[in-house]
Amino acid sequence: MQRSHARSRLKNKSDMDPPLHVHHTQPGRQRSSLAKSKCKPTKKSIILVIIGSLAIALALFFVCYTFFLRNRKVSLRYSVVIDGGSSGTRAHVFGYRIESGNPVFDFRGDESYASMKLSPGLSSYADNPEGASVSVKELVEFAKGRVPEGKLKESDIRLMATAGMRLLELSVQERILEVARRVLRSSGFKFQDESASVISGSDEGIYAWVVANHALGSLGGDPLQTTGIVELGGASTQVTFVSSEHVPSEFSRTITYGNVSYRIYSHSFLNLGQDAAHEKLWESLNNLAANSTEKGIVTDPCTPKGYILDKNSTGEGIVLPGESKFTDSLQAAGNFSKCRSAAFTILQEGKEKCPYKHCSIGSTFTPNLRGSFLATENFFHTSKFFGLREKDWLSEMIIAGESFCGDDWSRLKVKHPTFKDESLLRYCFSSAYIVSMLHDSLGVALDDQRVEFASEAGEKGIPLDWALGAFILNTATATSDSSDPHEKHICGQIHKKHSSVDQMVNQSANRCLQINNLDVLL
Ligand SMILES: Nc1nc2c(ncn2[C@@H]2O[C@H](COP(=O)(O)OP(=O)(O)OP(=O)(O)O)[C@@H](O)[C@H]2O)c(=O)[nH]1
Ligand SMILES: [Ca+2]
Repeated sequence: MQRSHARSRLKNKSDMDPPLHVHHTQPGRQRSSLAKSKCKPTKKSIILVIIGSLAIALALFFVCYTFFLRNRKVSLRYSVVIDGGSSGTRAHVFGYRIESGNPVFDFRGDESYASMKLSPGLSSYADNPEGASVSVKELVEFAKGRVPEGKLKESDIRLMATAGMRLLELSVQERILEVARRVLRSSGFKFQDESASVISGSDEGIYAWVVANHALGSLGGDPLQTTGIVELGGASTQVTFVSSEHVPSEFSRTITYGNVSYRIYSHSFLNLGQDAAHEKLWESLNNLAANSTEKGIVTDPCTPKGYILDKNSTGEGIVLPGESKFTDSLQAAGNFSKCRSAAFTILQEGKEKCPYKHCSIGSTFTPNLRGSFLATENFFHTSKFFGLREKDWLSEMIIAGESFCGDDWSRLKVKHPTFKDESLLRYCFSSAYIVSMLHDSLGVALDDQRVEFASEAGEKGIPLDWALGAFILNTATATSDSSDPHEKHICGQIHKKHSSVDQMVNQSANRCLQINNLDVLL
């Protein structure tokens, strides 16, 4: 009644204030007609009441949701992995829960996963190791912003550097790592010095393999049904898969998941990442040009014709890695098939020293690729740039590369106005290098549907970043250490020969890598 009374009061202004003069009608009648007019809800009052109720409901929802989120964040554990790559340094912040002794990950949602990338990579500070502290500090601040204050000291942080750093002398690596350790020690996170290291290429490959098969749900299943990874990074390329051939022990790793053992071929081709290989090509062309007779013109088949490095320009002039690459006797003359054979020469360097029954790249053994593969990083970036479809992408890469390499630089600049020169300049070489690596060297058929380019996997699109694999293994290992003794966990060893391993793999190799049945909240 009250409400209708309120409604009626709001409907008509004159109803709201008692009239100064009283109408002489029977009081009862007057009351009933007054009561009647006051009970009739006005449209405006209905709307106001609805808005008011919605506002209250929203406020209640917001309070509960914030409380839920806070609770959820508080119940989460956190771990941070800093990936020290050659072209950039990235911080990955993971939130996870422990349920009946098992880590439960969910790589979606802000509180479960966040990352930040800074350029250049740590290896760029070779001449000024102290400079590395700036990006590490910035990444630490980013990570601290994702972890509740009270959780910092129980949340571990590790820095794992890859090929860019592997290419530096050990003493230079150590100086840069020491700068990073100093920052990490005072970060507030749980950190010990050995958690900042340069990981081996095969570790990097294994981590990528773990996150891919984790995302695809093939961990724990038939080894021959797992998916291999071929990753074209900046300074290195990784090939990691379960081979049915015999694998020499220096390339062999064993991971046990549940009661399944995976014997994995994992190798990282150092200096054969895309940027490093392109740099190698430019060096060899420069040397040719420098030694050519004065009239001899050396041509670069991997740079579209018409590209001229204007030595006098400021700003726009592209200073390619190292000193300027184009002298008068070296000219850009883009030609895909010549670029492809130049790339093949780089990939086959050292083949004559192959000590195995066969070497697909250089003097390194690689079993014949079998099963499905995900081709990541530059395989993905370049396929996206050319707009290739999943199906027959490798044969389409040839067509796209022929058109791009054979085009004129000025036309390409018009076609791709948003691209910086130094990025656009890489796609001719990249297309040729990809075909030469996968098809000419590793023997992938041009129409092989088993090799797909990707940057994520699984229904929920988990990023194919080896750092996630490192987190999964590290958390599985740490959890099984602290889980209850009755819990079933199978020990696995990672066999490691002939190369340094990072601390975590060492520990697991010695003490067993315990990977439980990780429940993944996908
Ligand atoms: N075309 C293109 N290339 C990209 C993009 N982002 C990264 N890259 C290239 O992809 C490669 C990055 O692969 P990563 O594995 O991250 O390389 P990295 O970690 O910096 O180097 P590594 O130490 O060899 O692992 C580098 O060659 C980058 O130049 C992009 O958006 N477009
Ligand atoms: Ca990388």
